[in-house]
Amino acid sequence: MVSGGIPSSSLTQKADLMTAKPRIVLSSDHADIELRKTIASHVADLGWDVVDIGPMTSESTHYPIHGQAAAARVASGDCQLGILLCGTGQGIMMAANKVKGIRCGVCSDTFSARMIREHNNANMLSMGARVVGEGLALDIVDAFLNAQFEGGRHATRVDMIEAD
Ligand SMILES: O=C(CO)[C@H](O)[C@H](O)[C@H](O)COP(=O)(O)O
Repeated sequence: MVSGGIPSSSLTQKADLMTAKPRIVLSSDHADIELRKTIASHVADLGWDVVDIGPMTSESTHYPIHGQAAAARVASGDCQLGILLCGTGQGIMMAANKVKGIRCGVCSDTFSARMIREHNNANMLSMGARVVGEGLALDIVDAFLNAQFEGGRHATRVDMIEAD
């Protein structure tokens, strides 16, 4: 069917885009899959479409696999943001930052979580599951998600990071 010269299928696609939730990818290593599930539930309650790519068991695994898989989802544009966990948050952050277009910071305080978005336009947050407790982790997630990139002088600097 055509409405005003626009096929109805196009109108449906446009409506889908307008109502689509922002999408966020979550991953971790074995350090704490329960904290990841708690964060997933919290972020879903905030209105995000959560893509939890696991792992789903606590069997020992290798954080580069999971960090880079999640980073690929963000770099491709499939997900707008990502949240990672490993024991310290450091190794999985390093792996994610190997993917072009990813700016991932490790945070164990809410100020840094806000600033990595406002100043560094971070598109991924990493946390140490063996560093932060559940309450602080959720506050850090909130600070990260509620902040917005300020642009201006910070865009010049982020562009310098992104330059080949
Ligand atoms: O913190 C990590 C990497 O930065 C990992 O999550 C691991 O916890 C850490 O390397 C320790 O490894 P383990 O096999 O859990 O002892």
